[in-house]
Amino acid sequence: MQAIEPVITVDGPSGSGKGTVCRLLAEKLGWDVLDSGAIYRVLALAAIHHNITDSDESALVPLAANLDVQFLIDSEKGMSRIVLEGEDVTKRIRNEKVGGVASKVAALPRVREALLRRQRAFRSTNGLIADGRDMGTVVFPDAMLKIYLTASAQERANRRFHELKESGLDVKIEDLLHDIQARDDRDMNRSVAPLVPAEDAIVVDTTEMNAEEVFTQIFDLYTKSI
Ligand SMILES: Nc1ncnc2c1ncn2[C@@H]1O[C@H](COP(=O)(O)OP(=O)(O)OP(=O)(O)O)[C@@H](O)[C@H]1O
Ligand SMILES: Nc1ccn([C@H]2C[C@H](O)[C@@H](COP(=O)(O)O)O2)c(=O)n1
Repeated sequence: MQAIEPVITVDGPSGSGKGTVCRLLAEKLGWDVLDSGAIYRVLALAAIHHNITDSDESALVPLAANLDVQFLIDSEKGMSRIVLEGEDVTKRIRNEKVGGVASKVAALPRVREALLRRQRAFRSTNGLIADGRDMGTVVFPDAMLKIYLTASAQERANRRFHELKESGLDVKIEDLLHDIQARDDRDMNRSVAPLVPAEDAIVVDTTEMNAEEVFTQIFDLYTKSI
């Protein structure tokens, strides 16, 4: 029987395709999405704005606990917007620098603790697709279906390269691969809530799959689980 507030968790490293498949699942099921990485990215940007260094846990904890952020849905345009301290930061949080700082502040145990309740509050009777690194292991351990998406680092760097090229940015694939490997290393080896598959997660390696194939496989797993 389905839980009253059902959750599907999708965890995995950067560029494995979590955001893409979560959007497709949410559209198909009519469920909400929690992009937990965006919360860490917003905190990283707020720290940069307030000149707080990424290792200053005692300054980052109150910033995280009182983060003035809104996740808005523009249903006319079918888009979501993120507003930090009154400013639209939807695009600004997506660059590699902010991603790197997000990964560093996310390694601090008391920062993670300060953001836990905010993430759990996304759960609702609509159903929730939760995208992140510790959705299945820590935030929603009772999720009805847990997916761990992965792909080789080289394939993930290629994907990011094409995405950034298409948006007009001049980037080197070697730099992207280096950033991805550094982020993997930090996210997988931190002392608290490291990126690992939950014991009851299903691991899906997307290296040789396109986004549509990934969606089909996960939707199939969902239909078999109900
Ligand atoms: N299966 C796939 N095959 C090829 N490209 C893909 C696939 N899935 C996603 N992509 C593309 O790869 C890029 C990264 O995907 P996406 O943003 O969904 O990854 P992510 O895991 O959410 O990354 P991050 O954790 O850094 O936010 C995007 O340009 C997306 O269009
Ligand atoms: N549940 C989460 C989500 C994200 N993070 C950290 C680690 C990531 O490198 C960084 C940015 O995430 P992204 O937007 O690339 O998915 O945020 C985390 O520790 N836990």
